[in-house]
Amino acid sequence: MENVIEVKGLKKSFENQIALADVSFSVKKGETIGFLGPSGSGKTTTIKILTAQLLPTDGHVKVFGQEISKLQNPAYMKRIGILTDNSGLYDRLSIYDNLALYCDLYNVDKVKIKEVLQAVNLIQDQKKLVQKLSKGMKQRVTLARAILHKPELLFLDEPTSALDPVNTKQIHQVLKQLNKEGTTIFLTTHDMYEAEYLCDRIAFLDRGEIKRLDTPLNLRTKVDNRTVTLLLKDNQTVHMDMNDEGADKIYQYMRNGEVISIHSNEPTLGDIFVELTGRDLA
Ligand SMILES: Nc1ncnc2c1ncn2[C@@H]1O[C@H](COP(=O)(O)OP(=O)(O)OP(=O)(O)O)[C@@H](O)[C@H]1O
Repeated sequence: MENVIEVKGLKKSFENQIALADVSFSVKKGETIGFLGPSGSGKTTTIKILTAQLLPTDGHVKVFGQEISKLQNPAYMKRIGILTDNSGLYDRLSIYDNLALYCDLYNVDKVKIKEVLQAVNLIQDQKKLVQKLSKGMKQRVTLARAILHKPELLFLDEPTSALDPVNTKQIHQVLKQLNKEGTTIFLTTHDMYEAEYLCDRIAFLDRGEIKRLDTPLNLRTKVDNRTVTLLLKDNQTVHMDMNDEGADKIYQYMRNGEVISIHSNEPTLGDIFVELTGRDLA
């Protein structure tokens, strides 16, 4: 399948600070890929380079088969949607008028506004001025704007960082649906649940380097620290490693009829991140 994003040997430095050391990856059409990493690992820098807001120090970056410099071309901008922290919304305009302005810019029928406002749960608030909105509401307006023109490729920098659990769930469903309809998604997050729920593949980013890039399932199964917890009839709980020795013990407990339940403790993506990098995701 065709690659929508191709990155080879990407480096970015800010004076003495190396933000991206040597990053290579590609994203196929229709994929949702996530960059998961703690604060300062280089997630925003990656997204800013991919959306032509920052120039790389070195390396090759192609989007839709074209060098990144072409992304500044309006024809390419129409093919992508961007949600970043710097929202670019007009504070003195209402939610509706902000979106209407984008409809004019992107040649989109204004009937689409109602549809996207419903998707991000803001239909009741459409007349409110942006300057009066909470951080979470602004984040949802920015998402509405990013998907208004139904882009082929959506860049999301921590899309739910300011949202409560109810709105987070709703936005996750919106993103799943968009992806189902063919939108390729590149997102950054430090939320392992978000990464696991949304992404086909996840890159573990640490200090400007991809430490591992794989499907959530492979990331989990390649780490060998699973344990099992047994609840026994005398209400005792026993933890053991999932290895030959553990299996022998489980067998003994079962033979003696002592076992009420067996619970397998899968490592979370956060556990695996710590194991690979020695650092926490937070
Ligand atoms: N404009 C800049 N000038 C100097 N250093 C910068 C600049 N932008 C980013 N950096 C540095 O580059 C590194 C990566 O930053 P980046 O914002 O990409 O991290 P991040 O993973 O997105 O973090 P967060 O989760 O906090 O947003 C950090 O050390 C940061 O201080």
